[in-house]
Amino acid sequence: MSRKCLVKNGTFVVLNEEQPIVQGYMLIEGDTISYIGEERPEGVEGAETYDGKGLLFMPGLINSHGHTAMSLLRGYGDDMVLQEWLEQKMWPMEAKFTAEDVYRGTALSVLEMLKGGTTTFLDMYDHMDQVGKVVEESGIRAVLMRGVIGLCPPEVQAQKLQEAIRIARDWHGKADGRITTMMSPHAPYTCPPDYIEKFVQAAHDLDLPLHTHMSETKAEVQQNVDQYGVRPVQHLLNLGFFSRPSLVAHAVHLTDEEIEILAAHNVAVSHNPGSNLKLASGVARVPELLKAGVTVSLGTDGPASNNNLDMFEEIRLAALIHKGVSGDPTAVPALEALRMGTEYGAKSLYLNQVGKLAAGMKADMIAVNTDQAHFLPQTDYISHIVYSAGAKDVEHVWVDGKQVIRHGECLTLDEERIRFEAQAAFEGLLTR
Ligand SMILES: CSC[C@H]1O[C@@H](n2cnc3c(O)ncnc32)[C@H](O)[C@@H]1O
Ligand SMILES: [Zn+2]
Repeated sequence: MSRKCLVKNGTFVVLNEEQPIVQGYMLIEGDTISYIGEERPEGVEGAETYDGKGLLFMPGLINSHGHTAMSLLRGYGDDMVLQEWLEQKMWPMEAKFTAEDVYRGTALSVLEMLKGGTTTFLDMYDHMDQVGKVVEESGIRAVLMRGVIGLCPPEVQAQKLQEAIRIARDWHGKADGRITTMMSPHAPYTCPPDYIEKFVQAAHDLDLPLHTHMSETKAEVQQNVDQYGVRPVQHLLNLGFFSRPSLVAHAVHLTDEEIEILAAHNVAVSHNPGSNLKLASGVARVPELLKAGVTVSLGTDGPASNNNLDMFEEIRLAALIHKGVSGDPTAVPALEALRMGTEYGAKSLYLNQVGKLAAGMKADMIAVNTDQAHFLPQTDYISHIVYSAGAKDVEHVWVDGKQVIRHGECLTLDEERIRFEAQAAFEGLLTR
């Protein structure tokens, strides 16, 4: 029989349009929420009871795009545009990364994410076996993929593709089902068309979604036009990319027609406002994407272009910058921004049992401490979460019904060791 846990006196963010917040009770049976409502549920004799007074229970936050081990490069290469940052700073350092570096950088990021209320993250990177190991050990949920840059000889391309296929096969369903996988060519400007087609074929064969960077900068769009005669959206459409369930990161520079193409093919977009601002890439047309019916979720991108993994910050940026750019204060309202960081995150990662607190959903949940000055007055908690809260407000975190953060402390990872080993890894990179 599965363990029952009853939360009483709780305030629950359920994200329904008519009633986004419910006060009362929540019952968790094993890894699943079985009840949320104002009335005490039946059949809870013998359940472990938890007093939720002073806590706001929300769905765990979902980070739909990133490169987790890049925490080792945080602060290494600030204030540059994307292409120079990649070519002069990131790629030379990443070429020196060992599997152990990726393990250490990922552990540092997962620790930061869990403590800040992120319960699911997407990772596109190399040495994915190490990332899988951290996911298993930490208890977090993840969507993993070997990101592939195809600017290399054909035999190396073939080997990288095989590696991406192996990772996708080996890790799908691992960590008690908390890991799923995708196939991921890095970008149209780093992967030749015939190579992208091979990823599309592999995704068909494995029945997996595809993920890539797309239309992040103006320069990238122009390069695509110069090289292939079409903009990136049409290019990926021509290569069959959108014939698979797909998620594209950034999508900053889009025309009206391109937005229509993404909507018509159910392509989800991971909006990364912090990274786009820092790299001066521009501001994505999120209100237009949402209006066209595109699923828009939120990502931090790597911690070297953000420079933290605080999803509350991305939610706030998403709610603020589109108002500023459009001059319309109703652009991306608070509830919509919160949905982008939760419900739409799950949808864009093709996960159907997380992203919402509701009966039948997995208990991936966070509790925010509202007994603090910046949560008063007790009026509109959706507004306070979006416009006032931050990672430091997260008190408890559960993934799959298991508590992983208690009173801000990680129960599954050794924080001191992780911090020490990450610093040592960075120093090692500088001397290699
Ligand atoms: C092949 S693994 C992933 C690859 O992506 C690089 N990267 C990090 N941030 C961005 C970004 O904003 N746009 C494009 N590529 C990015 C990272 O350095 C890795 O090499
Ligand atoms: Zn990225």
